[in-house]
Amino acid sequence: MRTSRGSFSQELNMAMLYQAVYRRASFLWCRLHSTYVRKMRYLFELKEDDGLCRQAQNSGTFYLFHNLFPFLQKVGSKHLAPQISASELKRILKKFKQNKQKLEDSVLIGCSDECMAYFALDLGSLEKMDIESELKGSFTELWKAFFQLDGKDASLLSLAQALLRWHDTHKYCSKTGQPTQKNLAGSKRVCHTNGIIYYPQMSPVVITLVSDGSRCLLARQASFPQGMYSALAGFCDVGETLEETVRREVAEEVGLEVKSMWYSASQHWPFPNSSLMIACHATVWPQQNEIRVNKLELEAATWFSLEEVVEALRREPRPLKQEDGRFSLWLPPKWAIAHQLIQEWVKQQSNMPA
Ligand SMILES: NC(=O)C1=CN([C@@H]2O[C@H](COP(=O)(O)OP(=O)(O)OC[C@H]3O[C@@H](n4cnc5c(N)ncnc54)[C@H](OP(=O)(O)O)[C@@H]3O)[C@@H](O)[C@H]2O)C=CC1
Ligand SMILES: [Mg+2]
Repeated sequence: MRTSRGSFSQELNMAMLYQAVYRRASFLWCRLHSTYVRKMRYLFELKEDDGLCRQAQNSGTFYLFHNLFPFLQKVGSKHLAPQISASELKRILKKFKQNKQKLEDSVLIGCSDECMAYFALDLGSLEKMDIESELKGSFTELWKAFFQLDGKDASLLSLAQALLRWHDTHKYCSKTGQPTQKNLAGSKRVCHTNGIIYYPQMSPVVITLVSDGSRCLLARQASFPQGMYSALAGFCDVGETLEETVRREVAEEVGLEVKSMWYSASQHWPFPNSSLMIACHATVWPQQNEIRVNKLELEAATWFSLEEVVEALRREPRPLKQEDGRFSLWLPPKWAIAHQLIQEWVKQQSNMPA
């Protein structure tokens, strides 16, 4: 009798525990979900309502650029992209005899969980060295900054640079030749002569990691830093599907025919303008795997073994000269989608039966 009452109370305790865990999980899920929804709704409103966006500019934070070079500060061995408050930015603008209206040239690039808006502003009209010494940091080429930043800063700066560049090169209507005007958030430009609305553009690009079953194919363009190799990439032509682009690019660049392919993930990429990188894996027939490099597109392309790739993943992403004068293989930084493709391939190979 005592035993059954004991097990009843144990069951009751377990049920209460499950309920508490379930309630806690639901609460956390709702909080997470509603934070995300609240942020997306807020950003949507800022893009639609110039008045609200103006208010946000006066209480938000700013990432600074100079002729599209992001501003970075070195903290220990790390590089950070500092967020400058609106009040600090106004002080700097005043010091360098700029109108505070300049804030309105900024573009909206996101917001915090508490709905504090993030903007990016290009101070190219000011003397670069003056701002660098005022803020104790330096304007650095984005490509170089990419290897020194963490993923969150890198993706915000990448979006910011792409938007700032687009506005800089779309100041006039391509139909009337009249100036276009940006909305406060910078999500579009309008030609008020004929009402045409221009939206920021991006080009779809496929990036493909080709495998012949046991090795993966990595390539380098002459413009890459010494020793760096990556997956094959190419712009989609008008009228093509992603699958057609993958097949064409692999054939064009390394002379191989794709046997099968599958999608992995996507990422915004700011070079050379603004691209949507669509990452795929592809296989080729093992008996037809002889690479014929298209020298107009690539400097080199080679099959790499699992061991070589695993070793390269352990190295710092930077040029490393060996004793024989050649450079060790190194790969794109962790947050680059090419790196993710390579990691996925390694995992997949490691899970294959020997
Ligand atoms: N994350 C990564 O590891 C890598 C990323 N990439 C990125 O992938 C993208 C494409 O790679 P890439 O190999 O250069 O592409 P492609 O193989 O398509 O070759 C580039 C050439 O294509 C032509 N082209 C066609 N459409 C466009 C367009 N919309 N914009 C610019 N050029 C175009 C240009 O030729 P022409 O000038 O003769 O007209 C250009 O020189 C780049 O943005 C590059 O930065 C590339 C490699 C690795
Ligand atoms: Mg290419």
